[in-house]
Amino acid sequence: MDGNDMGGGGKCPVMHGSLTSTETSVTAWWPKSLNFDILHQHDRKVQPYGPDYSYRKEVEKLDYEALKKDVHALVTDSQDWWPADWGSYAGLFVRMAWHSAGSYRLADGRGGGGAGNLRFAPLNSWPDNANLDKARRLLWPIKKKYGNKLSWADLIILAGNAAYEVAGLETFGFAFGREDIWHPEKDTFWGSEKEWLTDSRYEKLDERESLANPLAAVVMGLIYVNPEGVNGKPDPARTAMDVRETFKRMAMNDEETAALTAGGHTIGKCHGNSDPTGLGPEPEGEDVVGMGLGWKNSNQSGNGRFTLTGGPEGAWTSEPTKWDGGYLDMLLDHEWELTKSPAGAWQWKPVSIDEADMPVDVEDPSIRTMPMMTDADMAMKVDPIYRKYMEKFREDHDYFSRTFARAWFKLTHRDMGPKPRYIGPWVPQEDLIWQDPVPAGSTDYDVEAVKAKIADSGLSVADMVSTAWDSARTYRGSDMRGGANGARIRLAPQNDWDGNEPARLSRVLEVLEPIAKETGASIADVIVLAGNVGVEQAAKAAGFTKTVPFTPGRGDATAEMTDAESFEPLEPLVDGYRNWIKDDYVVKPEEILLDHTQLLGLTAPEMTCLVGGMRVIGTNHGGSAHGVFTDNVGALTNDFFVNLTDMSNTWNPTDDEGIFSIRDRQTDAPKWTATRIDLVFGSNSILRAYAEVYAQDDNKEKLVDDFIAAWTKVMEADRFDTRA
Ligand code: HEM
Repeated sequence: MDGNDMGGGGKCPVMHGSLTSTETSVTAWWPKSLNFDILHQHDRKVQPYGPDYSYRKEVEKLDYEALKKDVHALVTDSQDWWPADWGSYAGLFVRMAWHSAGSYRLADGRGGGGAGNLRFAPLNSWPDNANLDKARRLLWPIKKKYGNKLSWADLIILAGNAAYEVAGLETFGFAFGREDIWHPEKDTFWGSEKEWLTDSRYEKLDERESLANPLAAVVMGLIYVNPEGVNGKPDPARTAMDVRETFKRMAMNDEETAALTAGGHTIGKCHGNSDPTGLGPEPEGEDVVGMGLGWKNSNQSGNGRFTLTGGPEGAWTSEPTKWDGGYLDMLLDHEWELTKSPAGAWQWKPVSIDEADMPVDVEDPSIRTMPMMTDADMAMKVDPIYRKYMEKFREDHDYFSRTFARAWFKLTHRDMGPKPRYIGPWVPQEDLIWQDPVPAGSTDYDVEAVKAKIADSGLSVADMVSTAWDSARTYRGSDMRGGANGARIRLAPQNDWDGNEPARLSRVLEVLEPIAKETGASIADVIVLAGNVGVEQAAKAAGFTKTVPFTPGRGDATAEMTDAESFEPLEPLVDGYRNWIKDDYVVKPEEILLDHTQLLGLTAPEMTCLVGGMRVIGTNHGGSAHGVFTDNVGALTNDFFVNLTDMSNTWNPTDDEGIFSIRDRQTDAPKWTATRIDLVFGSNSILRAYAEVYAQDDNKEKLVDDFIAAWTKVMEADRFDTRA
C-alpha cells in the first residue's frame, strides 16, 4: 500500500507520486500543446556551482599532464568489482567515448559528447549503451580528484583517447571545453517509437535514405546500425547501406566510416557470452536500489567472461588490447560463415583459422576463443567502396593510423563548434574544414564612422535588419555552427537560399561591401552593424534613443574555408522571426519557431519580443504584407501585441492555407494579414501571457530594451556562447 491509497487510516495524507513521477505532467492531457520547457532547460538554478562558475575558466587551471597520467594508469588498473578484459579497459573506454560522441547528427547538431548526456536518460539506458554505466563509474575516482575543473563530458572523451594511446595509437589531439548538463536534454528528438528496437522510422523500409530526419540511427536505442543486420537479418551488403546512411548523418564520408569501424574494432570485444534472460533492467528502469548501475547480470559471475551487453560474442583480433593491423588481417584473410553467439545474436565466424591467430579468453590466457565479425564488419569486406579502403589501410599501416586518428578526432570534437572554443595544451595546430574556420577580423577601426556610412547609404530599416538577421540566424547552440561570424551569407550555399532573399541580399551586399573595404571592418561586422543601425533607427522612430551593444572582430571566411555541403542542413524551412515559410510548409510552423528559438538559445520572453518587434519593423520576407501589424512600419512599437490582444479584432482563415485575415469585429473590414505563427502569440496561453506584458502601456520602452538585448544575444551568440 502506498500513500496514494486514501481509503484507510494511518497513511500519509499527501498524494505521493502525483507530480513527482515522470508519468504525469500538467499538460499531458493535451499532447498538441507546445512544449516551452525546451527553452528553459539547463537553467542556472540546476547548476550546483553557482552563477559565477565558468567551466571554461576552471578547466584552464587543470594539471593536464597529471590528469593524463592518471587516466592512462586507469586503463590497465583492473578493479575487482568490474574486472578489465585481458587487464585493459581500452575497449570499454573507447566504446564509451564513441557512444558518447556518436549520437551526434548533422541535421540539427544535437546529440554528441559535448554535454555529457550519456549520464542521463534516455542515453544512459539505451540497450546499445549497456554497461557503459560501469565505464563511467570506473572513472569516478578521477572525476572526484579533479572535481570542478574537469567535466564528465570532457573526461568521457579523454578516456577514449587515453585508451587508444595506451594501446599504441598516436592520437591527433584533444580539446577540453565540454560543459556538463545536469538533467536530461528536453529538446532532442530521438524518435517517436514507444518500444525499443522497432523499425518504424523509415518512410520506405527498402529505401534506407528514407530514414526520418533529423534522426541518424536505424532504430530507437541503438547508436547507429543493428550489428546483426538490417532488422536483425544478416546481409552485409544491405547493412553497408545502413552504415553509409547513418554515418553520413553523423557527417562522416566513406573513408572516415571505414577507418572508424576498422579502428574501433581493432580494440576490445563483444560481450554476448551468456543467456540474455539473466540480464536485469537498464538503470532508469530499475528501482532505487538498482538505479545506479543497471543491466545486473545474474548469470555465473555476471562479469569478466560472462559480461553481457546483449548480442554478439568475441574479439575481432588476436591482440585486442593493441593498436595494430589485426582487424584488417582478420577480416580480409579469412572466409566467414554465419553463426550465433551464446546470447543468441547473429554473428560471423571464420570458416577456418589457425589456433595461433585466435584471441585468448579475457580471464584465462590458456584458453583460445573464436574471433568474430558483426554484420557491420562484414559490410566493410563486402561493399566494394569500403573494401577498397580496408585494403588500402592494410597496405599502409601508418596511413591507416593517421586516417583513423583524424576521423576519431572529428568524431569526438565535431559538436564542440569552431576551434577558438577548444581549450588545453593538446589542441592540434592545423585548421580543419569541418571546424568552419574563420580568420580573425580587425578590431582596429572606427565603429561609429562605419555606422555613419551605413546610415547614409540609403538602405531601409527592413533591408538592414533582415540581412543582419539572416546572417546571424543560422547559428545553433547544439553544435555552435552557423552565425554571422565569417559572413558566410555571401557564399554558397547560403547566398542562394530562398529564406535569404537572394535578390535583396545581393543588393544590400553591394552597398555594404564597399563600406567594409573603405573602413577596414570585416563584411561580417558591417552586416551586423547595419542591423544595429536599423534597430536604432526603429527605436528612434518609436520615440526612444538607444545604442545597440556591439563587439567588433568578426572575420570573413572564403569559399575554400567552407564545406558548402555540410552547411545545407542549416537552411531554414520556417523563420518565425521573419514570418517566412518555405514552399508553403504547413505542418505547425510554430513548432519550428520553438525549435529554432531553442537552437538560438533564447527564452520565451526573448522570443516574444523579438518576433513582435520584427513584425513591426517590416522585416517580413519579400516585403509581403503577411503579418505587418502597424501603419507605422519601421518603428519599434508594441503594435503587434496591441493588435493581437485587442478583442475588437477577429481572426479568420483565408483561402491561402496558413494565412489569416485580422478583421474588425464590428465592420468585418480587413486590417492586417497574419500567419499561424503570429496568431500563436495571441492564442497560446503561455505566449499570450508574454504578449500581454508587451501590450501594456507601461512597457513600451521595456519592449525596446528587451528587443535590443535579445537581438544582441543573437548577433553575438556565435562568438560568445559558452553553453556546451
Ligand atoms: C559500424 C557500426 C558499428 C557497429 C554495428 C558496432 C557494434 C558493436 C557491438 C555489437 C559491440 C559489442 C559491445 C559489447 O558487447 O560490449 C561493439 C563493441 C565495440 N565497438 Fe563497435 N560498432 C560499430 C562501430 C564502432 C566504431 C565506429 C567504433 C569506434 C570508433 C567502435 C568501437 C567499439 C569498441 C572499442 C568495442 C569494444 C567494447 C569493449 O571491448 O568493451 N565501434 N561494437
